[in-house]
Amino acid sequence: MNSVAAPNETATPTIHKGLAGVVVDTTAISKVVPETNSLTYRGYAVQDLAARCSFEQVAYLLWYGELPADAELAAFTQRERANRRIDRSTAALLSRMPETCHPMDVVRTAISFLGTEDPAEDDSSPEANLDKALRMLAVLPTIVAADMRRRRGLDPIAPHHGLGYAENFLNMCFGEVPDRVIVRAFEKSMVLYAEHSFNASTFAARVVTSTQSDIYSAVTAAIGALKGSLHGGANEAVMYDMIEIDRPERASEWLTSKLDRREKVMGFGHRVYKNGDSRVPTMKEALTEVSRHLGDTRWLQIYGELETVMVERTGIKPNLDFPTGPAYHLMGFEIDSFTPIFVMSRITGWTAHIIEQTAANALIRPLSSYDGPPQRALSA
Ligand SMILES: CC(=O)SCCNC(=O)CCNC(=O)[C@H](O)C(C)(C)COP(=O)(O)OP(=O)(O)OC[C@H]1O[C@@H](n2cnc3c(N)ncnc32)[C@H](O)[C@@H]1OP(=O)(O)O
Ligand SMILES: O=C([O-])CC(=O)C(=O)O
Repeated sequence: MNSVAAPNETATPTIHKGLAGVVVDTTAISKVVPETNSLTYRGYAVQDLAARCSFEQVAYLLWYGELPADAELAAFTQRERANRRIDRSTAALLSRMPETCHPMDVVRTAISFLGTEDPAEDDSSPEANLDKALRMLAVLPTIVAADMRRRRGLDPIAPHHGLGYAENFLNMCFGEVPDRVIVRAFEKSMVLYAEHSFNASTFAARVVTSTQSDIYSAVTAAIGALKGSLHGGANEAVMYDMIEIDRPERASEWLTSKLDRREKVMGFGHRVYKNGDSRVPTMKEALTEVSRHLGDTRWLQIYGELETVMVERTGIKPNLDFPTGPAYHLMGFEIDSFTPIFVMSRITGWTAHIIEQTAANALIRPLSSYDGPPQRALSA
């Protein structure tokens, strides 16, 4: 049995603010190596996966630990396609959500609602959780696209069972499958966003799972954590900033005054990578391809200016949200749908972690160091 020293009120404990640098558990899902700027999913470099695999293959890899053989992939994609439709009660729920709320609130509520409809909600066996994870993966694009179109005053487009994951989503958003360059760039972003060890939203999912709660509750918590602008919400913030900057020649002055005011610049910096995010080169290349394909390099130029000045002034480099924001904007997505799109991808990593946490669970419950008033008596 492990012996744990009782917390001693008089000793001064070391505080790990934000849990920075604290290793809380093992994982076999992904490995982030800041020293070499590398990231692997189940041992495969993320750049190779983005270049050569579909998002469906990567989802399978994260969940089952190996890339699928042809027959396994065929069965997996068939199940994914069969689960894309939303039922009437979910459609009714979506239509009742206020259009003034953020689309992340819609996604968060929809996942929570799916839990209420699942009679086996509390079955956390690996088989049941893999089933639920696949259903969430399949239905999320339909929810995100329907909400996007509703806000444009348009009817939803039903999922197309003959199309792959990325093509189907783009078709549900825009009523057509865009050119191959756009589809591939989008799919690369899905692969790059899929998993990133114990980031804040994944950790939130693991905390909820550690209490023996259900997978929908854990994913709902994760969505809440991803929404914040220090995490997934940064991809939206980046684009709002770029639109405010408007022209490449204004970028340097904008950034300088932001830094002079000691404000954070969204899309830069990372808790783990201190010398650049392993995923940025692949996504920057995808952004470049989309910009050239569409003949619109304005955002790419603003990107270049901001990156140069930021690195000169602070040494801080872009994270994945920096190229993804303008790439999604060029693809035609509304800015407030960028983080919901991140959810569509990260559902794979979250659920892989929920299954891993369940398999070797320990309640996650750290200590705190009390710094309030000393014990005192109630007045008579
Ligand atoms: C997919 C993702 O979730 S990637 C992350 C997306 N988030 C963002 O892009 C938001 C902007 N970035 C940040 O706020 C931070 O870099 C974080 C939250 C991502 C990581 O932060 P931490 O590891 O906690 O580092 P911390 O915030 O303490 O920064 C260390 C120093 O660098 C500075 N710094 C870090 N990031 C930035 C930034 N984006 N802009 C300006 N300064 C920054 C901090 O001000 C701090 O300076 P100080 O020591 O003088 O106070
Ligand atoms: O790892 C992190 O802290 C944030 C991040 O990049 C991610 O979740 O993709």
